[in-house]
This record gives sequence, C-alpha cells and structure tokens, in this order.
Amino acid sequence: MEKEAMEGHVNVMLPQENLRSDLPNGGIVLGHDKEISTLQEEISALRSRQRHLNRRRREALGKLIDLKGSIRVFCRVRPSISTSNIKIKSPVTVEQENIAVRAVGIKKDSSVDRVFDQESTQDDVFHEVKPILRSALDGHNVCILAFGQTGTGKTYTMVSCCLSSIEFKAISEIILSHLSFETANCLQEGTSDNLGAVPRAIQELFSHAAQDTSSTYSFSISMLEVYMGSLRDLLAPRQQPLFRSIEGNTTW
Ligand SMILES: Nc1ncnc2c1ncn2[C@@H]1O[C@H](COP(=O)(O)OP(=O)(O)OP(=O)(O)O)[C@@H](O)[C@H]1O
Repeated sequence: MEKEAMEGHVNVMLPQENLRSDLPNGGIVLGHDKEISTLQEEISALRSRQRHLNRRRREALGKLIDLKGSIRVFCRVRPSISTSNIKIKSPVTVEQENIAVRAVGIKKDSSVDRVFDQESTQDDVFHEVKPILRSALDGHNVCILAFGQTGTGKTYTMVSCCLSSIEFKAISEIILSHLSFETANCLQEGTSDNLGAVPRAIQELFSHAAQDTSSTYSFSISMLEVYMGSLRDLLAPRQQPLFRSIEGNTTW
C-alpha cells in the first residue's frame, strides 16, 4: 500500500503506527498526540517512582549510618618495603575487625570497623568509602581523612591518581598547575588500576551528578596540608604557610 501510494502520487492515510520517523540519534518522532501524551504520563509516573525510591534509599542509608555509627575507623596495613632479600616475619596479624602488632616483646591489639591487610587493593578501600559519598550528595556533611606516621601510605591510599584518567584529567591539570613539584609527583604516582580514594570519589560524585537530572550540583575543591603545626594551601600559587604555631604563639 505504501509503495503504490508513492508510485501513483496518491495521498493516502497511513496506519497510525507508520506515522513515525527514526532520528539519526536512535530517537523516534511519533506522529500522534495520543501516543505523546501516553509517553508523558509514563515519564511523570517514572519520575514520581524515582523520587519515592530516592526517599526510601535515603531512609535506608540513614538507618545504616545509625547502626554502624557516624564515625567509622578503618586500618590499612602497608605492604613491607624491603630492600634486602631476607624474609622477616610480619609483626602484624590482622582479622576482619582486629589488628595485633607485636614489637620488642609487646603485643598491642586494636579493634576497628574494618582492617585492610597488606594485600588489600584500592578497590577494597573505595568499596567502603562509596556509600559515604551518596550520603554527601544527599546533603550530609562528610569527611574522609587519613592519619598515620610518615611513610605509612596515606598519600597512596587517598591521592594516587592517573593523569590519563579522562574524568580526572581536566581537574588534575588545574591542580597540577598550582602544585609544588614534590606534591605533583605524589599526585601522579598512581596508574589507572590503583587510583586513590580522592580521584575515585571525584569520578563517583561527577557521575552521580550527571545522572541526576532533578537537581543541580556545584562542586568546589581545596587541598590543605597540615604539617608540623603549619597549614599550607596546596592550591595557592605561592607555597607560603597560612598559619604557623610557634611555642604556643599563633601567627597569621
Ligand atoms: N598499599 C600500598 N601498596 C603498595 N605501596 C604502597 C602502599 N601504601 C604505600 N605504598 C608505598 O609506600 C611509600 C610511602 O607511602 P606514602 O607516600 O603514601 O606515605 P605517607 O603516609 O603519605 O607519607 P608522608 O606522611 O611522609 O607523606 C610510597 O612509595 C607508596 O607508593
């Protein structure tokens, strides 16, 4: 029928399902008001369901935070970095939530929310951090910090990033243009497999924000170093301490 109509230049009424054209981007234009209004109804029903599920998710996350506590402590054991081939027995014994350290005849036990052993990966750590980010997007104040002696793996766990990571490239270029050589080196230590918690968190937040069409998000970033009583803005062009505490006196 369609073919005949074209050949004989006859105007015919096509069945409703034929009143549509496929767009190059895979979309479809429907030629009937009724179908459009049905789709609009479906979209608004889906939006309302999405709002309902989001509310339930926030409630569930709130309950989870109440159960697990709003402060969570993880302990990560850095693999030993040995320059010799002599194998020494690790002074650290770990279980899921306990860690024991033996040194000079003293044994010290600690309990935390989760212990990551020497073999743990950046993925394992981020898996525990991920739900907290969701909570940040829901409007809660969130802080993730690493604490430990020098050389214990704070930078590795938190910052290691890979400049070839597409999502992080733009932001890292801005950051790197401000950083000191030494800090920039730390930032560039990672590969795409071992990205630290910070670049992963940025990727995760951007990805959630891009998917959520019902809200507008604005992001800001700051990087500060607290070292030996000095506070340094790592993104400031001049690498001068903002604050220094000398023998109890505070100078600005
Ligand atoms: N989980 C790990 N797996 C492999 N290597 C690690 C791990 N954690 C740390 N390292 C390595 O150990 C070294 C010291 O780690 P890092 O620089 O992150 O320590 P830090 O706690 O930030 O030290 P500082 O306080 O002096 O800045 C680095 O060479 C890092 O690559």
